[in-house]
Amino acid sequence: MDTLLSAADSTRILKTTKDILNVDIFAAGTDTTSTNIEWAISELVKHPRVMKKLQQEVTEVANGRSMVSEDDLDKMKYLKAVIKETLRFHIPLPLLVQRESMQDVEIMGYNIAAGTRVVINAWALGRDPSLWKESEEFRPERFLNSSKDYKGFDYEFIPFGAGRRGCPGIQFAIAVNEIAIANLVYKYDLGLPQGKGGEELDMSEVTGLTTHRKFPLHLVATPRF
Ligand code: HEM
Repeated sequence: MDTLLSAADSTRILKTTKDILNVDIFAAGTDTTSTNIEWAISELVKHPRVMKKLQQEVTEVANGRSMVSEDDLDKMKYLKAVIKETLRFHIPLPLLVQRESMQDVEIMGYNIAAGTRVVINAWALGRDPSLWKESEEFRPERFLNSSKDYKGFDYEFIPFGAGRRGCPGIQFAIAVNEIAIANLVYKYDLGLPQGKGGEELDMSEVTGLTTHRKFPLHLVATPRF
C-alpha cells in the first residue's frame, strides 16, 4: 500500500535534501577555488618573469582604474594562460570522482569487468612528460596560441573532470579566480618576507582530497599605487 507523507515530513525531507546540496556545492566550490588561487600566487612569486609579464598585461588593460573589472578579463590572455598552467601543474582535485564500468570493456590491453570502480589520476595526466614538454616546468606560454582547454575535451588536461559528472562550477570558478588573481597582482607587489627571493619558496605539496601547499603561503603585499 502506498504511504502518503505528511506535509511536515515532506517539508523536512525537502529541507534536508536542500541542505545536503548546499553543503556539497559549498565544499566542492570553496577549497578547490582557494587552492588554485594560492598555487597561482605561489608560482608567480617563484617566477618573477611570469609575475612581471602578468602585471604588465593587467596594468595595461585596467588602464589606471582602481580595480580590474569583469569586463576586462576577456582581454587578459596571459592571465588565462597562468590559470590554466596552475591547474595543470597543481591540480586542486588530483583524483576524479570514481566511475563504475557498466559493462565489460577492454581499454589499451586492460580488461575492466562490469561493476569495477575506476579512478582517474588527473594529476598524473597533467604531469606526464609524454604529453607535455618540460612537464615539470611552470610555463604559462604553453597555453598561448593553443586551443587546449579544461572543458573536458582534451583528456590530458581535465582539472574539472569530463563527461556528465564533470564539474558544473567551471565558469563560476574561473570567473572568481581570474578576478581575484588579476586584482591581487594589479594592486600589490607580492614578495617573500625578509627580502627573500622567490626561488627560496618551498613548493612542497600535501596529498589529500585536494592538493594543498605543505607550508602556508606568507607574503608581504606592497601597494603599487
Ligand atoms: C578551481 C576550482 C574547481 C575545480 C578544480 C573543480 C574540480 C572538480 C572536479 C575534478 C570534479 C569531479 C569531476 C569528475 O569527476 O569528472 C568536480 C565536481 C563538482 N564540482 Fe567542481 N571544481 C572547482 C570549483 C567548483 C565550484 C566553484 C563549484 C560550485 C559553485 C563546484 C561544484 C562542483 C560539484 C557540485 C561537483 C559534483 C558534480 C557531480 O558529481 O555531478 N566546483 N569539480
